[in-house]
Amino acid sequence: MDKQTFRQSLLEKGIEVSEQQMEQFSIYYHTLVEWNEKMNLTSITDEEEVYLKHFYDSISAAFYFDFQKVTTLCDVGAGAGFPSLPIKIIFPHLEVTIVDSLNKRITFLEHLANQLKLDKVTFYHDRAEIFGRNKQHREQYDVVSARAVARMSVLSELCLPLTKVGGTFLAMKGAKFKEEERESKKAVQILGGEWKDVFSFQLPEEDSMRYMAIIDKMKSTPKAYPRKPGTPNKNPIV
Ligand SMILES: C[S@@+](CC[C@H](N)C(=O)[O-])C[C@H]1O[C@@H](n2cnc3c(N)ncnc32)[C@H](O)[C@@H]1O
Repeated sequence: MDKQTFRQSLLEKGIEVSEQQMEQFSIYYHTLVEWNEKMNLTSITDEEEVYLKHFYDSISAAFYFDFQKVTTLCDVGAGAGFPSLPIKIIFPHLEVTIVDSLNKRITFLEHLANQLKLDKVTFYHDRAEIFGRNKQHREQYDVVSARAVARMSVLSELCLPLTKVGGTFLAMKGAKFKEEERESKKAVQILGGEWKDVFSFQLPEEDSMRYMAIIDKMKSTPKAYPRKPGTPNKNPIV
């Protein structure tokens, strides 16, 4: 997807991207590929692919969820900043928190945020299992997002403890989602969530299906969750 198609396709979805925001995406792209030579941030480096599979795909969350109505967003396992930083560029009012267990990615994100002149962004090097037990973060966020981090039952245990009651957990998933959805019903319910919607879509120029699951946080997460690092993955709630 070239830059003009990126801008035009978002406009068709009701999202206007200013010159200044276009410049931020350009800086994001160049910083990503420059740092990717020193550390493993992404396997996608072709400019048109980055605009489609990282920038446009991240922003596609806003086709199904109104970010204007919320203030705080926590992105679990954001890696090189996806999906939260493209969303932050489009919705600058958001207060974005990223937690990732890989410190070198946090170093990259701090540098990137400076380059992009982003305010109200905070990065933590931590495991989501520990972060979700920390009183300063537990059940504090209007929205918790994650893309390509873990299968749905595991992801629910990482994300729902951080979501405030009345808030929303947004899971951006790939082609295997339908299977994951079935085996995560119990986890979502135990952790205090309730399925609201699942949207399926394809990126322009792409065949494979993408899914966006929207889960409402209805009740407080029981104190036992999240369990210690690694346990959600080894022994998922099923
Ligand atoms: C495959 S990458 C996806 C990155 C990004 N969300 C994207 O869509 O491009 C998964 C990221 O999740 C992080 N991660 C995995 N398990 C985690 C955990 N338990 N707590 C925090 N971060 C985690 C990894 O360090 C990695 O950066």
